[in-house]
Amino acid sequence: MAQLLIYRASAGSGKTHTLVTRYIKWALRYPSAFKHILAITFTHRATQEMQQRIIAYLYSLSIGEETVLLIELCQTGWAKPQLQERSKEVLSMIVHRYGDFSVTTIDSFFHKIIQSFTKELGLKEHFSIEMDQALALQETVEELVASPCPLLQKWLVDFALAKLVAGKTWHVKNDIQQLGKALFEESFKLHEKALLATFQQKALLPQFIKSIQTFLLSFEQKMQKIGQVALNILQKEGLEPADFAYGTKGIIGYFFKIAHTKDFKPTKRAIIGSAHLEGWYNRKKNHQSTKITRVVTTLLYPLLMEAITLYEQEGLRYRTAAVMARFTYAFGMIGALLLGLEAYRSKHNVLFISDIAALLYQIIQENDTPFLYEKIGNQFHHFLIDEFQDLSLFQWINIKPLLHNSLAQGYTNILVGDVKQSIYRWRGSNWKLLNHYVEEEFKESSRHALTINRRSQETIVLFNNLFFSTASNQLTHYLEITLTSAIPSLPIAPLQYELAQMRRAYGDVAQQAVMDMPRPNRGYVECLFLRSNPIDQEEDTFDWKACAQKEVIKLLAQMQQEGIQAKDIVLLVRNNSEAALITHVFNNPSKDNQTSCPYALLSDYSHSLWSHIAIKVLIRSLYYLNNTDDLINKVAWIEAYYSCIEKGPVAWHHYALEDVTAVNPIEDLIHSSFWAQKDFLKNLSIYTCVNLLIEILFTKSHAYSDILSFFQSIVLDFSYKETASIEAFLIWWEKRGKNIQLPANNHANAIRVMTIHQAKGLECKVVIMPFCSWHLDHGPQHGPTLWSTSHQPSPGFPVWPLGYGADLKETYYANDYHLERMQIHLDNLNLLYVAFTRAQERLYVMAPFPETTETMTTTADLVYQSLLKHTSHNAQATQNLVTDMQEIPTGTKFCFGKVTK
Ligand SMILES: Nc1ncnc2c1ncn2[C@@H]1O[C@H](COP(=O)(O)OP(=O)(O)OP(=O)(O)O)[C@@H](O)[C@H]1O
Repeated sequence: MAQLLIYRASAGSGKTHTLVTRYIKWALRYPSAFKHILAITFTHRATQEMQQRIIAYLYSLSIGEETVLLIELCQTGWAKPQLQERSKEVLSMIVHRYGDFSVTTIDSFFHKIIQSFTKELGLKEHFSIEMDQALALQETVEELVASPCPLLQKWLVDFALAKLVAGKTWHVKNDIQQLGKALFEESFKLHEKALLATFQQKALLPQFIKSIQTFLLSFEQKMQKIGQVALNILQKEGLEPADFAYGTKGIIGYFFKIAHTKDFKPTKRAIIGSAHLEGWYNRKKNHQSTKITRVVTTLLYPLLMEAITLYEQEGLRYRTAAVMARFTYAFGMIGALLLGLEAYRSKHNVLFISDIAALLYQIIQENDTPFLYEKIGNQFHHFLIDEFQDLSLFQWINIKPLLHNSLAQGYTNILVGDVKQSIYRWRGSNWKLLNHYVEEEFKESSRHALTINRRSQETIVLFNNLFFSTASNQLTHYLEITLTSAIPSLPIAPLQYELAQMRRAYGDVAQQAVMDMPRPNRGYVECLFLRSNPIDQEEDTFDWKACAQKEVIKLLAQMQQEGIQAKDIVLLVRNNSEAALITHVFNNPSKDNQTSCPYALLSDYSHSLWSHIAIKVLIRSLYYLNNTDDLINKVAWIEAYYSCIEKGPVAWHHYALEDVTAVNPIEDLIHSSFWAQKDFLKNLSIYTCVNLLIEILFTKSHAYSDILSFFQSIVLDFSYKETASIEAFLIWWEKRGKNIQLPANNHANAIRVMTIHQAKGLECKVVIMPFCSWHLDHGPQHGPTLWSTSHQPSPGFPVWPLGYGADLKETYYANDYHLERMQIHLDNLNLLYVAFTRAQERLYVMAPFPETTETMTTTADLVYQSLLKHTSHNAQATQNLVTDMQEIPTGTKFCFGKVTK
């Protein structure tokens, strides 16, 4: 019976495993069944991981290895020899018809659709996909800055001035480029069409800006005038601020403020003064008290009431206009960029990579497109989607009809994901799809749980259960209490709904651990909060990251003594600059023995694809086919071929280089089938050519199947996006392909440094997070652009861009601010979740000791406050978790479980 199975389960519970085993079961039905299964992931890394798992499972079945899967399949009626035979057949079909092995990223899948239906979708012929959006943006910005258009020049000058006024550096090109990145995001693309129409009416924005400025100026003048009149009265009457309660800090101070600044918000004392006249007067005896009473009651009090009333009536509108005005010039630039990128697309006949999903979405919205889905539906029967929480709204709308179609034909589909691992919101991921929308859309779907964590040892599972249920409560509570400071007219219900969804997201966090581990092997977690050591504290500020670097080295020295292998250790960091910081310690060992690292380090992407010998053979062969006269290439080709395939040296190149016409031994050196098919090969598309080359050159050698299939996937990706000729591929290879890095080699015995994003989906015995402290909110300079539809300031502007910041709190855009604030806090909790759940046996976390427990600003605050709730200075057991809190010279350490040696 047709079914949509949804597995919403926590980390390490076997979601990918479930998809892979389901894939294998379907693929084994008949040898080419795999062609009808589409498995979708979100990153190339995840694609490779899944491809490798499928191939590894098939391989172990083909050699009859007694795995859980083999036993399970035998229980469903398979005989072992039959299973071995079939898995061999499937494996061989996959290798030889790699293009049909559809385990792909969602972006590649959409490319393929666009490429295959160019005509039907009304796209121009021979277009290509521009992957390097940053380069296109840079070119567009250059053109914009050089444009003589007066309106553009005005936007530029105003934009630069606005930056200067805000006290920011004046790098216009960089700033515009930064701004322009938003144009590739889905949150913008949702409104792109409407905005293009707005920008095409050239006078609309300048007129609107003028109206905002007129309003701002008129309000400011009215308020400043009240302030000035009050100050003039004081002067005329010979009174000083000190004659009134609290002097310049009292009500009189408010008049100073509104007369001289643009902060018109009534102060607390001004509000008290508006309700009680006593709030004006000094308690001390004053010989002018009669005069003061007269001035207050007849002159100043009415002025204060006028200012407060005006602010109550127009303040909200004023604050809103002020935040809008801050973005008007940027909005003008966005309009210019939008038109510039449009021109770039048509000049180069390209689509940007980020256009693909949006374009399909648009086509689906506007047209009845059954032809598209019928064709795809004929090819694919089953759809498997991994990491469903990473799906964006456009992607969802595009993929939904395929699922409906497949279900209608009686096929089963599977979606797996974990809302808590949603860390790609900045790329458009919408965790709410998995949280609730998918089940609302597919009423016939059935939800399945995977409750056992099969990755991590017991202590780690229990620690994460305890920590994340506490941390998610702490965080949502903190967000809730900080909501109360919002403006009274703020409709709070949508925000509370959002908080409820956040709580729901972590509602399923608790997992069971596998209990079959022998007692000592139950895992260990240590969180160290670093404090400056008063003995050697010479500097004013404590460099906790330097301290963490030293702690990491000490820890690694201990691990080496315990015999832990380097390949079993991962150093997890938040971003590339932290990766550089930790890598620096390895590359620059200190003279001080205490800080030199005992292990080798493998930066996650330290090997280029090009450095692999099998790739050299293929690329050199392609160069040869493209230009048979290139002598240097010939020599390099033969050398690579011999060292990779013939496994021996070849001593011919000297004379071949010097006198190529004398003898041409090349035909004797490379496999004869190559020569038989040389002319045929030359005329093939790049993808078919590479496949055939692999068949010809690597028949004897299976050792490279991983790297070859990785290369095939790259060529396949290229051929979806670009002209598929050998020459075009080689040009691309020189420019970009050469720099592609190989995924981390798990077999190399070296420690890996990875960002949390890179580590998603992976696992490792020991995980160390040296710098577990980053902001839970956006940094002051790094807030995103919010495309708000919640307040339409004027007809013609369906959406208005805003810079995220606390100044939105008291405007019509307060909800946009709070929603984004909640989301970014959740994103950061999710990042912690992904990081903490990668460890199989041990997890080490280092962070600075929080200065206060009053606020919750960083992940270090969150971790510390959550741990404090459950731990005391004496070792104790909380929910089967042995916990201990110790003061050590470098800081405070929380330990869970015991290290087993
Ligand atoms: N049924 C099972 N029997 C034995 N081992 C399993 C089973 N399911 C999963 N595993 C193992 O547990 C580990 C985690 O599995 P998997 O990667 O599929 O989990 P996941 O839910 O996809 O994790 P994450 O959400 O963190 O990416 C892997 O090492 C996998 O081989």
